[in-house]
Amino acid sequence: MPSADWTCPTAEGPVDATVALPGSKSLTNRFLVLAARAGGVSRLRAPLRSRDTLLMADALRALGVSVEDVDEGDWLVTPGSARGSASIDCGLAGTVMRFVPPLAALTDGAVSFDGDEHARTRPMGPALGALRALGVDVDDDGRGTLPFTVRGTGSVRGGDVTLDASASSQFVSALLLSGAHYDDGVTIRHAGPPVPSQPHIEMTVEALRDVGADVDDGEPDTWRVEPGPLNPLDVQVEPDLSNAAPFLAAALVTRGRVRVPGWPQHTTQAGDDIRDILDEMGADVVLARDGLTVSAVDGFTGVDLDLHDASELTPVVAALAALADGPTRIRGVAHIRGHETDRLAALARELGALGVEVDETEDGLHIAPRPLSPARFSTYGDHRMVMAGAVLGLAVPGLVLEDPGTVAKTLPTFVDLWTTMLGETTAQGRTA
Ligand SMILES: O=C(O)C1=C[C@@H](OP(=O)(O)O)[C@@H](O)[C@H](O)C1
Ligand SMILES: C=C(OP(=O)(O)O)C(=O)O
Repeated sequence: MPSADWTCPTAEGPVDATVALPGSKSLTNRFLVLAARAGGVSRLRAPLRSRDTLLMADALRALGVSVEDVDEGDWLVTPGSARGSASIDCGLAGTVMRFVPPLAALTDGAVSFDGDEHARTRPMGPALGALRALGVDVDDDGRGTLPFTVRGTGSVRGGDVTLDASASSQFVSALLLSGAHYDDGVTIRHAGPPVPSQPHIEMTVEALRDVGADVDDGEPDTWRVEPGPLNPLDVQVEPDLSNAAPFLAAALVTRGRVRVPGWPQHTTQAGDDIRDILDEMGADVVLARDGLTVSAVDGFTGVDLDLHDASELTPVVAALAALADGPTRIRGVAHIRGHETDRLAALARELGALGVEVDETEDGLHIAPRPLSPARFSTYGDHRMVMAGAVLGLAVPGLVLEDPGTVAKTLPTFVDLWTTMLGETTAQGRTA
């Protein structure tokens, strides 16, 4: 059921806030999958608890893995393997619908997958084709989408597979995450237009190496995982840097300053690119030992950006661009039409309704800022559309956002964090 409309708050003045973000979705869900078949009990410290990660934990439980809540919000993961049939709800989570089938193929039984109505339109075909090529029996209705059933026999042959991962890097990450448990390991070759979101594949490779897997990614568009056991994990989950983006954007829109503690010095999170993007727009961006601080200097400019690697930043960057001092071009993100919604169409429609001049191109958006007037902002079940709408709402009094609760996909506490941040304005900016 959709949540009640939210009239987005405007800022009373320049924000001067510290915002502590919960853990990364992408890291949490990779660690869960790796822990599911590791050689002992794993501990995930400060994992993200959101719809996507709770669905992942439930998916693993359905496969016989124990995911236990322990003190301080950690998760203890004890490997296990169920026999017989199971059904998995993927919600709208790309990580669940892509990462779990290669793992489910190792169980002895039929595992059926389905999800939200819109999840049934997200691309899965190359992932299902690859599983079949590696010796897995998969039933679907031929459309290459959810729903489908993976009929596991307790082992997977594995070996070489060629697929087109231009629709999602998750097709590659998914096979890598389970490939060490296949008899022959797995060698994946990509054939097609460039793979998007490459840092997410690097994140997978790094996470695998950290648990002792032998991974070769030395050749472009080819990845190999040798068969072998994985060590249990004891990991601290980094804050989610893509979820930090709307808060950092608020520093620019309100001409203020936002700090995010715990920003990693080294990371494979694609969301780290927000630092360069905001710097290019004219912000003062300082990464120190204790975190990241973004301060507005004097307005902010439009930019020309290829977001192919960090495509999940597109909605928030587009919202910021609509409030900039000049036009912005975003390109390289054709594949985000297959994200939670067709994000290019959704952004063009919603920004346009507020008065922004937007051209939707085949692989991006051209955004020309114009005086804005309030409208109802639709969110299409997409957490990042909620974040984009909130950024616009800072500068458009009366913007009413539909279904803010959908943000729970990755950040259930978004509205609280947002209103708390807006309460922390500089004394100079306060009107009360
Ligand atoms: O592997 C991951 O955790 C993700 C990979 C990316 O997917 P695409 O390659 O489909 O863009 C990214 O956009 C998504 O938010 C998370
Ligand atoms: C594309 C995203 O999610 P998913 O993992 O569902 O693909 C996202 O979080 O922006």
